[in-house]
Amino acid sequence: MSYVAVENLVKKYGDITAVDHLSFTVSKGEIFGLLGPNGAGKSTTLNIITTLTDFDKGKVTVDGLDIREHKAEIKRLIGMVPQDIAIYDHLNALENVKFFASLYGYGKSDLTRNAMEALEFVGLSDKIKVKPKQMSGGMRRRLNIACGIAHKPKLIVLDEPTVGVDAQSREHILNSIRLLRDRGATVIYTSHYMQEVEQICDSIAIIDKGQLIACGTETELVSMVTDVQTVFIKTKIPINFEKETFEKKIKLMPGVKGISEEDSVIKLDISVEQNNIGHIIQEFINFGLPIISIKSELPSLDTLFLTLTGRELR
Ligand SMILES: Nc1ncnc2c1ncn2[C@@H]1O[C@H](COP(=O)(O)OP(=O)(O)OP(=O)(O)O)[C@@H](O)[C@H]1O
Repeated sequence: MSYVAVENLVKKYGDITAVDHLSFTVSKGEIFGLLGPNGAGKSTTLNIITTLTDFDKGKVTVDGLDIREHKAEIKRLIGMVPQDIAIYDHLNALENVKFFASLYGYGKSDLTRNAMEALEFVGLSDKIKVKPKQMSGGMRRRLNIACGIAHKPKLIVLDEPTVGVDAQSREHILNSIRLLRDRGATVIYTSHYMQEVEQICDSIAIIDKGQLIACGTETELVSMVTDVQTVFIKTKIPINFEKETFEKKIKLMPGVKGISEEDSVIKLDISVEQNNIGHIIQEFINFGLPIISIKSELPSLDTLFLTLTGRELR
């Protein structure tokens, strides 16, 4: 079921078309990644969905509501975590989160409870009295996220939430985003870090110059540039191994395009769409081949971007 629907969206700034007939849908309960280089139109699209920016043409609905007609209701459904950190330096962490949550009309007791929960969620529950100036960049980013989620929004929109953070905060942020999804929220997330998008997004839209280049799950996107992935399975060949029978059996399995063996590493070419790896592994076990390691080589989204646009992503 689609929770957010963007249809033929156009936004111009003078001569610049920041969003150019963009259409995509976000399913309820998924992490949706909006991926594109600098200036692709990601922030503009998010600002439109969150009703912060008006647009020239098209239609956007959130939870079935037209955002132009139901601005106030939609604002309550959404938690926005902006790219530029929006927190007050003179307020401590708890006061900051309470302030932002109060904008959504929480009563005093709910407010403190929800603010504490949000701070705990981002790993800052021991920093409630600390002011942003005494925090690291990563902690400030996490506080920024807490401010956007304390009112328990159904749709959480994060604009490049990991820019300039250390590896530990980055992992914390990514895990938090997954947890928000697992608790039932729908998440839209922008990035120009390919690896992050691959890591956490259920579906991905690649945009460039305000236009949709491709949209789908990672597998769907990858299958646009190739229909074969290579899997290397390291094993230990037993003395009585019936290699010919094994290879014949594997070759007959749906989706298998090729098999070869070298130095106890079995190389399989398998269909991206018809990924049969579970059954293949079962055959390894049936033939007494232990699985020591599995490595899969799939073209990266960097390659995909390059193939589709003729340009490097960054
Ligand atoms: N307020 C504005 N006034 C004029 N031009 C703007 C404004 N906001 C964005 N733009 C232009 O619109 C285009 C899309 O910008 P946008 O910030 O949406 O891209 P982005 O994909 O979010 O980029 P980044 O990754 O750098 O944040 C760019 O050409 C940008 O210069």
